[in-house]
Amino acid sequence: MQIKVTVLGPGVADGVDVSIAAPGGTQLSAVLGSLASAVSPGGATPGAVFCEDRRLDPAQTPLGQPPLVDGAVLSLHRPLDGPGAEPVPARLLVASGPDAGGVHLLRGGTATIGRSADADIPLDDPDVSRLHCALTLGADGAITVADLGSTNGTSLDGRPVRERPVAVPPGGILRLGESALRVLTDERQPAAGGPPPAAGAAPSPPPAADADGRAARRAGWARGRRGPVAEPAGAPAPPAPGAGGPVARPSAADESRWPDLAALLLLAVESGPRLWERGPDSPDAYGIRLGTAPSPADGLVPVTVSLPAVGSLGLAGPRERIAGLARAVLAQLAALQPPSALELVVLAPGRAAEWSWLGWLPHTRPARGQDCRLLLGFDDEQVAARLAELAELTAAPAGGAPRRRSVVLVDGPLAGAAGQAVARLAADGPAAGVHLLCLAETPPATPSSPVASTLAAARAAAPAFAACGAVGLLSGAVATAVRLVGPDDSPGPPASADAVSPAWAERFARALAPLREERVGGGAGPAAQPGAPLPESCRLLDVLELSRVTPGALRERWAAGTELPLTLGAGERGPVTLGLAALGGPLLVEGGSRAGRTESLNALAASLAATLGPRELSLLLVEGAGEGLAPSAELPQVASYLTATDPLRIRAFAQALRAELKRRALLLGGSDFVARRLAAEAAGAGLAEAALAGGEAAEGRVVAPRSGGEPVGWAAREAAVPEPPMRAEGSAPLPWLVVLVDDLPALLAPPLGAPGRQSAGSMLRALDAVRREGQALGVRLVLAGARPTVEDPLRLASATRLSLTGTPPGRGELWAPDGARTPVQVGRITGRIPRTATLRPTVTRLDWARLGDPPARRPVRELGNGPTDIALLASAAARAARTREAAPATPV
Ligand SMILES: Nc1ncnc2c1ncn2[C@@H]1O[C@H](COP(=O)(O)OP(=O)(O)OP(=O)(O)O)[C@@H](O)[C@H]1O
Repeated sequence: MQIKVTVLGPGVADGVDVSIAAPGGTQLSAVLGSLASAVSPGGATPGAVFCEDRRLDPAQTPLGQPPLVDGAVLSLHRPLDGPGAEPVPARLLVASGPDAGGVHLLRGGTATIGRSADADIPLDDPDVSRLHCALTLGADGAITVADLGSTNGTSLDGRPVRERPVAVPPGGILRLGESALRVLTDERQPAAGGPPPAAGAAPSPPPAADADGRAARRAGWARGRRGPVAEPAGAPAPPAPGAGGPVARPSAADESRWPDLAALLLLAVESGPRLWERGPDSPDAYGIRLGTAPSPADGLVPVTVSLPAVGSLGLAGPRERIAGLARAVLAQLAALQPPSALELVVLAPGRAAEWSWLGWLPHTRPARGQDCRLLLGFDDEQVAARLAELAELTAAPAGGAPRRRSVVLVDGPLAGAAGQAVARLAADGPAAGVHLLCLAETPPATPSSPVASTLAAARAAAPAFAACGAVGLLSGAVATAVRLVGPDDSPGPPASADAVSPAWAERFARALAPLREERVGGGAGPAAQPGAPLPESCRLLDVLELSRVTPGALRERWAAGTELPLTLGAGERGPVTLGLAALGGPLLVEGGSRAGRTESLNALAASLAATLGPRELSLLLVEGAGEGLAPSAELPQVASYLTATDPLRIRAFAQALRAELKRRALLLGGSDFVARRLAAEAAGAGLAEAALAGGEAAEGRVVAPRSGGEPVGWAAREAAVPEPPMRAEGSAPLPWLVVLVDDLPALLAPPLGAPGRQSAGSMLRALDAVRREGQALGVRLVLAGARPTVEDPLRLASATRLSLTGTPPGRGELWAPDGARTPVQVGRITGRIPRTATLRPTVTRLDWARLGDPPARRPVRELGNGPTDIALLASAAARAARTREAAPATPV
């Protein structure tokens, strides 16, 4: 479990971003001291901890679960401003303009709006007066607006507003300066535990204005589950952007298709239904709204551009303003496209402070195995690494339209090889789904700097600009308007540019940070399941969430275990499991020498033993060569452990296995093991009882001792070999039975002179009988070896298989018979792992500038002494089995 959170302490205005790594289920109390010293070295463990305005009980708040998830803000000294629990009758959304995106709660009374920090609702718009207008929410719920003598005036739905208050209808649009504000009356109560966000509440005191633009951290915000309400309903769907050329001209109907930034913030905070709505096939996928144009009806008419149509997009203008516009563009992309359809890459050397907020977004996590913690390039090496990763996409473009596109922010002078690589990307990228968002610092386009010369300045400042199919050019004296320039260099009419503040962007990105994509329904391929890169190695007990394996923990699991799921190890999106009960045939573990086949079998045995106790599960371990499974033989579920050293013992085993199949068939009397088990469970009886009711007599017949006579010669020696047990000690009459065979080829085709040669045939027949009959009898087969090429007596060519590559050991893919593949790093179970390395939760201060580096690879150092993990598990399981026997029987 690993999360990134921010911690605030006394005198730490901005807070400290930290990464916390800990075994699953660890409580906040385990890291509280480390969090306190991360905020102020030597600081005492705090007495109280808050997440937003909520006080946490550190002993009862698990890390990695709400509210302690990615992006959370913790305060170690006082509660943060929260939106409160009272109903909010109305909200004011800043729908468009240079300080767009704000969501302000109106609770009653009068709130002033203006450029001044003293305004109740501050608006960073140069064309807005210091105190521009005032909104009043009356006790009866009516809202009025009055101008406060502003320089540029206020209008409501196109009509000028003067000093005399006028009524604001629901959905009414206020215009002041370049900004458009929408009032939403909202009678609904805030959702339990998740009231709407407060960017600033009026007239209750807004959060302190923040000179460095990080108010979001202090303001805090909540996560609820209400849908956004900012779009007018019933607008007909207009044609896709670019349908009439790459750069769409505004049309009034577009408004509902292009949610404004305030609506997007609500979407992110409340995980609204439109979040990540645009898959790769959506007509509006990768479309961007740059601003809004005036319309005759004074609605907000979006000016949009489609990245697939234009290839790459350039933004040119004064630094502050293009940064705000670029933030708005990136936020829109991240809100509407899921991470499975979009990766965001940052190439901005020296600008970590400005763009690190993007690191909270799930879209900047490497999902293609890139060697970094986040897809950020803040120095030359990181930029080179990101460019090399992107070049892989253009070198081998997938056929057809890309299912996942990359949007690459290019901000800053990229010289030399990096500059050339960016130029190549600008040219070749779009066809492979790589689109640049290029920023160039220029003066705004004004009469003194006409469009043509501003464009020329941009192309000189950022060479990749020339390859951009569209350019958003900021214009006007204060650069708050945008003109969309198409490939023919002809500019569209000026529109109000949408821009958001750094604080807004950070708040937005944090809201998305804990979200993970559900599998997108239907035909979404594996690309719909991006995730973290696989670890170099992992500890099975950690993956099983059994870091502290105790008899009590095992008894609890055994009592709950009804299926036969097998946890193999870590995947890109959490543990990889396999339902052995549903498995139609054998599971083949294949791979080259030293790939980790034996370890995988041990891991499977351990995983089974952690799920079902010896009463419900018996394991048979068979070695074709060597003794690699010996560590698992200590598990109390193991009924027999066979090494291929004595042909007589091998034959006896094969016979016993076939006899066991017969015994099971008789006991089950033709019914299916799983069905019988389910029926027994439903009837409240254990399978032991249910099975015996129908098969007691059969039981007696089948397991009767072999009849005597006086054996001679070979037969005498054979009779002297005791029949190996097929059920673990303390087993029910019909437990699950799993046969795990290592080095299968050595067992079935032993080399000349090998002891198993005489008995290979009987073993093959026994295993084949399990393959054919075991499914209905509750017997499963797991075999390790190479995938057969010519002879395939056990029909393994079509088996479910765990295919190990061996680099690193234990790395592989799980192949379902239908061809679906799941990458996995098989958990290590026979190692001696220092408890400190895996068990002690760690808190590390985040340095955003370094998250684009390859992750530090600390080799997992194993202790030279001390018990192995499998030994720990076996001893806990043996104790659990003993203490469980003493307890009343649980239904099997
Ligand atoms: N899942 C894993 N995680 C970490 N290390 C592993 C893992 N699996 C195997 N290893 C390492 O690789 C070595 C070889 O593994 P193992 O003996 O399981 O391979 P194998 O495929 O059975 O090899 P062979 O049959 O050729 O002897 C182990 O000693 C161990 O150090």
